[in-house]
Amino acid sequence: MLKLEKIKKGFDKKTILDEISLDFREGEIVTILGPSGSGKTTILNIILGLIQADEGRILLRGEDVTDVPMEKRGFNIVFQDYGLFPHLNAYKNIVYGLKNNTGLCSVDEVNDLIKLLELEEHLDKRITELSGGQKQRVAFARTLVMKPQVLLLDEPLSALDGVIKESIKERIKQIAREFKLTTIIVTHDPEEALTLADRVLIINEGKVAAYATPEELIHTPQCDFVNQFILRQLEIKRQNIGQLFTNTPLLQVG
Ligand SMILES: Nc1ncnc2c1ncn2[C@@H]1O[C@H](COP(=O)(O)OP(=O)(O)OP(=O)(O)O)[C@@H](O)[C@H]1O
Repeated sequence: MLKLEKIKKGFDKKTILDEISLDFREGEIVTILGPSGSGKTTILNIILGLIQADEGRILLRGEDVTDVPMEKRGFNIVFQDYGLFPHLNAYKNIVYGLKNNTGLCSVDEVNDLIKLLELEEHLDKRITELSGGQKQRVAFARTLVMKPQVLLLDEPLSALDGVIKESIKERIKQIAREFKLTTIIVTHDPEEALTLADRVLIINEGKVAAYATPEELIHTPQCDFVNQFILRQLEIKRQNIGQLFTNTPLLQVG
């Protein structure tokens, strides 16, 4: 449903994205993984329309949206710091975008989203009174009431820990499924990328190093970089955790 064709982008004479071509299917979750500075956020910003590509085209359901301004593209992003308004309570943050778009989302639909994200008891709270996970869910709700055609998430889990992270991951999957919402997520964590995505996009040195399902990446790593960057990191993690279990059993069963 969304296509990037030969997208090129450079900053200060340095090429960041070098003729990248990609397709995103309706309702799928794609995670973008790559070393720091490889251009992950730049891809999101180009799709969003926040920055222009130097060359190439963006097609949405066959229509060229390369020159369509950000607010008319119908995409929406949840930034790393959530971008919530601290002077408004959670509910007012959620419905903020509807002020100038009355009728876009009915009261019932807003309430359903609030329920789905389990925010009922936090609606009157100020943003400063919310935990990281609650802020994240408010940011999701605020974005989803705008009924985006594509949902863009920049490191949505980086400020969250353990159990909350898992629960937000499940919600992202649920939302993508229920709303058939194409969701593109930037992350630097291979485990997160592989467990969230239908397909994982790996960017390195301005090029697509791999674009495949998590299973394909693990069972048939497509290049040396994927081996080194992802599989090695995961193997080290597995070994570290395995060692912990051998030395000190964490759970006493029976
Ligand atoms: N507006 C800008 N002006 C100049 N250089 C920029 C600009 N935005 C990004 N860059 C540069 O482009 C490169 C890619 O940045 P980008 O933020 O897309 O990387 P990233 O893969 O998301 O990195 P990280 O994982 O560290 O967040 C970096 O070298 C960055 O310094």
